[in-house]
Amino acid sequence: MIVKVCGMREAENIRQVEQTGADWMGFIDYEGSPRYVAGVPEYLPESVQKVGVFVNASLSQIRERVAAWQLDYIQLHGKESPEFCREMQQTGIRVIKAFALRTPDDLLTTESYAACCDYFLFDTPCNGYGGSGKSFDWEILTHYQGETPFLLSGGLKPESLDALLKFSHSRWAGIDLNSGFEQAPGLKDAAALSDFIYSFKQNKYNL
Ligand SMILES: O=C(O)c1ccccc1N[C@@H]1O[C@H](COP(=O)(O)O)[C@@H](O)[C@H]1O
Repeated sequence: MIVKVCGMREAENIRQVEQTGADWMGFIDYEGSPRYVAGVPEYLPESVQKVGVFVNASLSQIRERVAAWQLDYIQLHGKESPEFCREMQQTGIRVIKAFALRTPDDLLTTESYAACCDYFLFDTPCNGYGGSGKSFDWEILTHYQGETPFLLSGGLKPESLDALLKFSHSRWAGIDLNSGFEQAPGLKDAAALSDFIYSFKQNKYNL
């Protein structure tokens, strides 16, 4: 199971969260987000995969950041087309496409992305593009029959542990933790993350 912690900004907090058992760390390159991080922090993690989060960014903006931050993945939360995802993949970067799910029919959109994404991320619909702190009805995911593995996202917090331990799906690959583990926007509670990630991995898969 992959555990991604998203919305990181500050060097010291990045160092702390790197020690929590997280596998991936996300950095938001979207100016509309309270977690937007403009320049490269003084410290970038070495033992986790780095994910850049974008909303309708241009190919050149993404390419620049991938190179400057040595990103391993890009996570796309806007109206990026399958062709755009394919073009990004062809540059050698791995692609995570986010989908907001209100009803099972929203899963139909994923079909045209299957061949050009490495992961999907299923999130809660909101007025913005993500980071709502709200969860969605996971029952919708019983209708997901695609092959592409997915991360479960949207409002996950310490109290979500029991529900996550009960959840199951053959394509479920991981979880994305964000505003539910913050002391302030972009500042994560490393102790809460350590406890949660330990319990999740121990109880769920004994990893
Ligand atoms: O966190 C943000 O501000 C954000 C802004 C724009 C796009 C994505 C964003 N975050 C992603 O949203 C989901 C859910 O976050 P939350 O748990 O509901 O706070 C997560 O994948 C973040 O990567």
